[in-house]
Amino acid sequence: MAGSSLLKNKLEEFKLNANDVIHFKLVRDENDVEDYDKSFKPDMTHQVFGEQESIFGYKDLEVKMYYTAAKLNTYLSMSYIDKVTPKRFDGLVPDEVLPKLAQEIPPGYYTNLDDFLATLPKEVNFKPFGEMLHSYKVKTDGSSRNFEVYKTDIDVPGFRDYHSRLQTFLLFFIDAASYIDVDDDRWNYFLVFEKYRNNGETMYAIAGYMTIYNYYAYPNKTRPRISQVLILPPFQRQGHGAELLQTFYNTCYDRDDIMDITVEDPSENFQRLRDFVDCKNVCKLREFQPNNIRVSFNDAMLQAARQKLKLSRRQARRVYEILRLKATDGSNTQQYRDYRLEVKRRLNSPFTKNRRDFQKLKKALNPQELDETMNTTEEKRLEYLEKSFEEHVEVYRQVLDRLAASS
Ligand SMILES: CC(=O)SCCNC(=O)CCNC(=O)[C@H](O)C(C)(C)COP(=O)(O)OP(=O)(O)OC[C@H]1O[C@@H](n2cnc3c(N)ncnc32)[C@H](O)[C@@H]1OP(=O)(O)O
Repeated sequence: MAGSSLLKNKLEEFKLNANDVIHFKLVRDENDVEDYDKSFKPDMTHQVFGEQESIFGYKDLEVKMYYTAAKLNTYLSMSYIDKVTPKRFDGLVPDEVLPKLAQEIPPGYYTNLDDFLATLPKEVNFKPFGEMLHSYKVKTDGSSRNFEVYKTDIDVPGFRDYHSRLQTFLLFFIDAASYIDVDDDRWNYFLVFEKYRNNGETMYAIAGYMTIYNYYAYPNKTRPRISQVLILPPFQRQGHGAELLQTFYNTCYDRDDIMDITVEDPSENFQRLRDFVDCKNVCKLREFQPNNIRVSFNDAMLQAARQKLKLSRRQARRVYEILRLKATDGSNTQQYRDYRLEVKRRLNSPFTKNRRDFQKLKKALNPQELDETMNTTEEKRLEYLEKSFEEHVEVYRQVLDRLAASS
């Protein structure tokens, strides 16, 4: 007994969280390899190491996944100070690590650091793919840095291979992300690069990207859907997401064939970003001016948001709720009550179908049973509406804070 719990304790030392042991780097020069501050960790690893996101069998494991900053040449290796062996640990074997990662990255990666570093001098030859649509500056730590957004298709020479290396990041930063079928020509790609000078040369380093799928909409329209958006961790929270999204929007405004723009499974962070960008654009429309917005959401608002900015009905309505909150005087009881009612009316709409279902229940249940069912559900419904309203307002206020800070 004592022996087995001793073994159990010992085994615990060899159980690691995969999210803690993987170190990514975007390497610009040799010094970056030794610079711990340059590394960043995955947000998730469940697609590679399973639901528990754990790796068993090693002590002080460090997995290195380094990419050159321009071409994304890849280096994969691992080190540890001890590992379980069947002889010492009752027949147990350590988990596979590198083979699991290698399955996800395209062939041609390096396992020898010197070979990987030897590719760095060629980074200077790298030029972004496709057409440059937008350039902007960002100030970080007092210095001004230059960024450019490019739009490309898979057929641009070299991009297919480049994309196969770039998309490897998705598994570690977007929940349930999967690799896309690049042979489908309905995909567009928007990439953000930092443009910088090194030893007198112009260099580029990848900062993030976005994929768009152009759905067909009957009879002759297109409905672009934003599918995957990733700003790499060293570049997050600097405004690149907003620049990238706006650059894509700008390509859509003049296109009569575009019905509206949708987003596939937006994460909370992305939805907030989208709300911010959409509010910034929508608040320039006459229909959404503070004096016009303190009424119910109406068709004129929807049409303006849809025709001029290609917003979907759902997103136009959401942006209206955010901007109406802005225009509502919170200390005016009547104004805030009207606002609350307007939002709750929208939140209540899924229940209207349920109410019809209760008409059917009426026939099936005796009066007492019906009463109990109706009351519980009604109470729950009101509780849900209040909670949901408060949650929405909390997020809306975050968007309004960013809007205020940006103006
Ligand atoms: C459809 C989908 O793909 S959903 C999945 C989206 N992707 C992911 O979740 C992957 C991991 N995350 C990411 O890739 C990115 O974080 C994204 C895409 C969600 C956002 O991109 P970012 O470039 O970080 O966006 P951006 O910088 O414009 O805004 C993000 C936040 O930084 C803040 N911010 C922007 N600039 C600055 C600045 N200079 N200083 C301080 N904060 C700033 C914004 O206010 C915003 O704050 P909030 O999140 O509290 O509202």
